[in-house]
Amino acid sequence: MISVSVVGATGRMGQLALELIDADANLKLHSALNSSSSLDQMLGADVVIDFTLPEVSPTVVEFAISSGMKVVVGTSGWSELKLMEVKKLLSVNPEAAAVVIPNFSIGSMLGTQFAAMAAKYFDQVEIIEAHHAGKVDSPSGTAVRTAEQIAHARQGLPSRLIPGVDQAARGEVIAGVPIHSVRLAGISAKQDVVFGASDETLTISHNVLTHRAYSNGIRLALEFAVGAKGLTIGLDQVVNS
Ligand SMILES: NC(=O)C1=CN([C@@H]2O[C@H](COP(=O)(O)OP(=O)(O)OC[C@H]3O[C@@H](n4cnc5c(N)ncnc54)[C@H](OP(=O)(O)O)[C@@H]3O)[C@@H](O)[C@H]2O)C=CC1
Ligand SMILES: O=C(O)C1=N[C@H](C(=O)O)C[C@H](O)C1
Repeated sequence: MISVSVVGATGRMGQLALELIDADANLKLHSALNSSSSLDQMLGADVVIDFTLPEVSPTVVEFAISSGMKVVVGTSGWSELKLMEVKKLLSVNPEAAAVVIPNFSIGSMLGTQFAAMAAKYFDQVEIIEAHHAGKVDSPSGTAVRTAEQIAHARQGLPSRLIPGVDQAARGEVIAGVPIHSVRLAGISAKQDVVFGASDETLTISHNVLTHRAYSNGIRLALEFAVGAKGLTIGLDQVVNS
């Protein structure tokens, strides 16, 4: 049985993690931490899962890795640049592991993969992501990851992405891709990746209706993390292992 420490346990995603652990015979709760907990409370768990805030997550991850633990990171805000630091820390803590999952939904994982496939054939692309009004960060971690994967897919191609323009309403440009963020009551999480060419457009659209869409991915990542080594990024790496 895998013992799990949930950091951010009082939040929306932390509560979902607690429910999943409770319902799964292969998982048991080691500890549930919130903003008034000491991080020491995670020590001794087989796996830590972090669902906190982008400004809190680096401290949680650093503590877990320095303590030789396996940590699943669900919190947003982890760009490729920040993950380089995690990689360095893991190199001096070889018994630890970090499994960073920008989005636990299978549909989102596929949407990002499809976008990377399409990116080879289009040099104009914009991302429009929409989330619930309580989301504190923008752009979403998923949109950042999608933009980075699009940029990777286009490496070595003769034409560059048509650059975004420096106007606030045209979105924030990440890895060459403009991202537009909407925050509204009534939405859970939605992302459209829109590719343009001279006579056609292609939209890859994914819609999370409730946060239960993340359940299967969370279970898979917890099971994967127990035997993980080093840094793993993305649910695709977990499901293909
Ligand atoms: N990867 C994925 O698929 C998904 C990722 N997310 C991401 O997960 C993160 C959490 O989202 P959500 O659950 O909606 O957020 P909530 O605001 O509902 O929850 C935040 C949690 O973080 C805790 N927290 C705040 N500060 C600290 C601290 N210093 N130490 C420990 N815990 C702290 C809060 O505790 P307290 O109650 O004490 O304030 C609370 O439990 C976000 O970054 C979001 O983008 C969300 C959905 C899916
Ligand atoms: O806050 C959310 O809700 C979500 N956050 C993650 C992100 O920033 O991409 C994952 C998903 O989009 C839901």
